[in-house]
Amino acid sequence: MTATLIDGKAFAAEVRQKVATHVTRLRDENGITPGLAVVLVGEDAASQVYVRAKGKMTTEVGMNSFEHKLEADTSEGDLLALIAKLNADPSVNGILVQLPLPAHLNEDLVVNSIDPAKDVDGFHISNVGRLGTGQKSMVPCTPLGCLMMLREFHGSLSGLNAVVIGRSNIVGKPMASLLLGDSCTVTIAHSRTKDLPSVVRAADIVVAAVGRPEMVTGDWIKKGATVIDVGINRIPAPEKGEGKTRLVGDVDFASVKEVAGAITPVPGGVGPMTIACLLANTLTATCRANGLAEPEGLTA
Ligand SMILES: Nc1nc2c(c(=O)[nH]1)N[C@@H](CN(C=O)c1ccc(C(=O)N[C@@H](CCC(=O)O)C(=O)O)cc1)CN2
Repeated sequence: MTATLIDGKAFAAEVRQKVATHVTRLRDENGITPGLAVVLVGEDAASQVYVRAKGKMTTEVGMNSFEHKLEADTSEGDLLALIAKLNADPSVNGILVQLPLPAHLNEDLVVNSIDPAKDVDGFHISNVGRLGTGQKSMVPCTPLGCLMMLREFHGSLSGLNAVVIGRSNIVGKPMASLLLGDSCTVTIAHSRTKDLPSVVRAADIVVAAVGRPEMVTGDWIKKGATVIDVGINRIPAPEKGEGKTRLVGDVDFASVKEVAGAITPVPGGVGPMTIACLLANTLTATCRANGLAEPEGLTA
């Protein structure tokens, strides 16, 4: 059996198109243009790429993009002062601080200084608590993208066995809350889980977010299961030439696709959905701030 490919790149393009349609309507009917502020501290190469892509896609859907690039040695006080300014700015509906931050900055303190209503990453402790208790919240972009793809592929997720591998605050834990919210039976597995392959073998849905290149192999997967690969790992690729690299997920695509019913690729799976969902969240935050109906199908 060869699994159906869940094309995250194509799905993300559809989400961005839906967002763009709503943004046009907001402008024409309500005179509102959503604004997203992205803050980058330092010069991490991957972060620079992601922030550039976020700015480009924000303007492509018709929103205002505000980019703030700060020196790597920016003090916590200066960063918090910028966030306070963005919190108070009515033209800014969404605020995102690109992670990881340089080591001298306290990530929790910084994230929790963002107005929860503008926290389009869904990382503020208030949004984390709201999601965990089933209340309306801002939902972290990567797990929201995974949920959208799963809903699209399966329809109802009710009663399915889901195993999330990884317990990070950014992906694993919110992913588990979202799957529980859709009435899955959820297991969070991690590096200390005993006999991980047999835990994963019981799953109808596997979300791999562990950060270990190609760890999940075909013999771990139940026949016909849906496999969502959140991993983005750059590994050496000597076959492409000296010093070259390639991107792989946490899933060994070649062996898993022979057993799974459906699978997301890396690249072109979950990654593009992360930015599409950031735009969806910015739209949602704008609608909520203005007392307007939320866009359907773009939130959890
Ligand atoms: N504040 C945040 N910081 C970070 C987040 C986040 O959601 N909020 N997530 C990641 C990085 N990230 C977005 O910020 C991100 C990662 C990957 C992709 C993506 O499209 N990847 C491509 C491959 C790209 C490549 O060639 O390197 C893919 O998977 O197809 C988009 C966004 C950490 N920080």
